Amino acid sequence: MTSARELAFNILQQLEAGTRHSDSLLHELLEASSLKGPDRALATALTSGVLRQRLQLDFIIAKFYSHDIQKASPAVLNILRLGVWQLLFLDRVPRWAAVNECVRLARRYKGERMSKLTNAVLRKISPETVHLDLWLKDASLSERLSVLHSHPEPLVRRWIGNYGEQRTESMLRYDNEHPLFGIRHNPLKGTNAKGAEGEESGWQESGIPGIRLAADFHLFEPLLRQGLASVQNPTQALAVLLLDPQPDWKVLDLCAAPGGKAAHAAELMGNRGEIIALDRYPQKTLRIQALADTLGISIIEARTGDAREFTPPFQPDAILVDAPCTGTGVLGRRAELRWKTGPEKLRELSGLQEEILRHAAGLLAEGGLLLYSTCSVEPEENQLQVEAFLQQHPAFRIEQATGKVPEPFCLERTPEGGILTLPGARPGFDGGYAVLLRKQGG
Ligand SMILES: C[S@@+](CC[C@H](N)C(=O)[O-])C[C@H]1O[C@@H](n2cnc3c(N)ncnc32)[C@H](O)[C@@H]1O
Repeated sequence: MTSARELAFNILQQLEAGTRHSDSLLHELLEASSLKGPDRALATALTSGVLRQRLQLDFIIAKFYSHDIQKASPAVLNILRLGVWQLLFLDRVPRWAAVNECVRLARRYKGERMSKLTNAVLRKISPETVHLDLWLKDASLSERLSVLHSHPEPLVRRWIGNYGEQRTESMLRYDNEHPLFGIRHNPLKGTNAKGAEGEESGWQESGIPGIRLAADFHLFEPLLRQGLASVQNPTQALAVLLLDPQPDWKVLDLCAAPGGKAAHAAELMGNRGEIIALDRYPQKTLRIQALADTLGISIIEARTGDAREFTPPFQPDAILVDAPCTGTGVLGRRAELRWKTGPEKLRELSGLQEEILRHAAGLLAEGGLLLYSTCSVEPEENQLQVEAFLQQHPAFRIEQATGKVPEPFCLERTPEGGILTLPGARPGFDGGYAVLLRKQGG
């Protein structure tokens, strides 16, 4: 029988190929295992803990590993990361259990020599022998924050440059906290947003009508199954509120899966009108339709296609471009994403965003609205993208948020007129950006 640690190890190993997401892999392997409650929770905590803290764990391991850590095999490194994470971040596991299980894993997957080496390294590591402050005393600010909060140093440096030291540190902290979940009440199926388990069980208001926050995802499950609510971070909801979609509109959502914003728009439209929800990937399109069906929404038609060339069968009143992006506003929720961002990815995605925006601009008639949003905090994907768009498309003007978005959030407007939310600026709010543009005559 596979233990929680072995399951986490298998996930970490499979992720090395870079083709899978940890969430879906974890779900798949947990479903196929016979692990029960606490062991499932341990496997989940181990996987996301190691994925998040990887950089700090490697920094610590390198101090105790007698060979070059760069040359260690991924299997050995992942076993050591699992061990060190338990020794330093998990109170409830006895030290001997963490070490012995990792030694056993090393023996099983890499042989006797590696199990001895794993034992030797792990026995030396404890909160008393790890001196991060001392080891980092000569490091630059970005290097120090990078190790302390386990984010890539170039990203930390970029954030310090864009947002200053204090805000950067709070964004880094937020990414390593247990994220709160947003739940959006579905007005099409009832009038009240109360949790199935009652008001006292850990809900809090988000500041956005109809959206609440909770630390425990399981509280949501009965509501989600019945379509009484759906998961949506309040930052994502802000974008849809900014659009303020009206009953009987024809809406085109060009990057729609898994369907959160399209469904929110349909709810605000009272399930009257038409929404084409497009995504490039057929399996993702299926998820949009499934969400719409669960929520009792009949005006969403999910389609598969490329946002750079799709033409809808109607003249849209509004187009949503919730663009594919680096996701640097949601690094706390998507554990391994922080290791996949970089200048090349940013360039590639900014180019794709520009192409999608250009195509969307051509599909709109005079008076039509274009909502552009991302879950990134990089200016190249947000403000700078919009400034460049406005230069190339002089018919477009920024629409003001006043009256559509709750007043406190209007204060977060950027100079060009978008709304930028930084991760953790408010409890439970991910990072993201939204701007509403209207096509005018001429
Ligand atoms: C940020 S997600 C959209 C989230 C969605 N709007 C929601 O609120 O649930 C971006 C989506 O764009 C899709 N995508 C990426 N490139 C695309 C393209 N060229 N055409 C259409 N969709 C694309 C991705 O598959 C992904 O589902």
